[in-house]
Amino acid sequence: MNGKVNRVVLIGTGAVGCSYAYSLINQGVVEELVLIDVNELRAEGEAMDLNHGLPFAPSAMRVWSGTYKDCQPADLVVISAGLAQKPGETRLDLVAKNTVIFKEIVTNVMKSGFDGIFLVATNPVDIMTYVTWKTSGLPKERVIGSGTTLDSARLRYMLGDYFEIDARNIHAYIIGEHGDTELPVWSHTTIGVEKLDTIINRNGSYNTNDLERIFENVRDAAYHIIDRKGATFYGIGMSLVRITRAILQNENSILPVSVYLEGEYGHSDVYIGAPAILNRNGIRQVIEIELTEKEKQQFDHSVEVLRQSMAPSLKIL
Ligand SMILES: NC(=O)C1=CN([C@@H]2O[C@H](COP(=O)(O)OP(=O)(O)OC[C@H]3O[C@@H](n4cnc5c(N)ncnc54)[C@H](O)[C@@H]3O)[C@@H](O)[C@H]2O)C=CC1
Ligand SMILES: CC(=O)C(=O)O
Repeated sequence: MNGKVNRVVLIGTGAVGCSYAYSLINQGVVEELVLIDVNELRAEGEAMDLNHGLPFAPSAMRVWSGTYKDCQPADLVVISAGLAQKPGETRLDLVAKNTVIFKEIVTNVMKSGFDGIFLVATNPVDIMTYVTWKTSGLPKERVIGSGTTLDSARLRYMLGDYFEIDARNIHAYIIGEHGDTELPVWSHTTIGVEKLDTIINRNGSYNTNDLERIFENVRDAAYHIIDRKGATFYGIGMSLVRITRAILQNENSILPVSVYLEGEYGHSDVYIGAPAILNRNGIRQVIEIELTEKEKQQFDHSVEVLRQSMAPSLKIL
């Protein structure tokens, strides 16, 4: 340790923000957590409630409800503010309203003199990350979206259940839009040390139809959960903590986050989910996986849908 205190500012203390804050406290990842919300009383109440759990946390921490001035020395600003999907809505339906909210939030953060890393969760996350990058003027390496980290966790969980193997031994990635056009990279999926294909070909009780059904459940998981309980928040809360740890603890971990492409996968000027190496400087490198022809077509389609959906944001920016 270099003695520096890590500060995270969380903007948006709704269901996602508070699930993140709660996981962060329980995993002892940072020393300071500042909560900001347009509903100041809510942020204040959440800080009070979280503080009362600190005697049971794994390490010491300060939590308070603050203002944009608190962003100046922050290492990481996490944004989960804005509108969420209602039943029947897609993530892309939120684009115009959340762009307006983001312009205001990111401008306020930058006015403080902030010079750290942004991590965005608000949907549509790939487009909101682009809006954050454009509005902040920070290098692309320091503006990151949660991307398909949650979707990949869902895939690992469901494959673990299917193969009866610990999800932590499942190495599987969803890439593309965090949304309806995302895709599984089956060609690079491994269960422990074996390729997925090898296991399917050897054992007649597994088959590719089941894999397709598993992927559909991953892709549609948000709809399934929103239909039942109105929102999703625990999975994304823990995903955001995983990304926070990779960054602040300088892990050089590989996670499928939303990254700015500059030629990788044959595309430019778009944020989209792809595996990247994350460390204290943000994105160290976007990893360009060799995709099959089908996967490449699906990825290109995902980029195209994101580009079309960005139009309302580009008008506002
Ligand atoms: N990236 C991912 O994988 C996931 C993303 N999400 C997204 O996260 C976002 C938040 O979802 P929830 O927490 O469920 O919503 P929520 O409605 O519970 O919380 C949103 C919070 O943002 C605050 N807010 C609104 N405008 C603001 C502003 N200008 N400044 C500061 N705070 C402001 C609200 O007061 C509220 O507390 C949604 O866009 C949702 O779709 C949700 C789950 C997964
Ligand atoms: C809401 C959302 O984006 C998710 O749960 O994947």
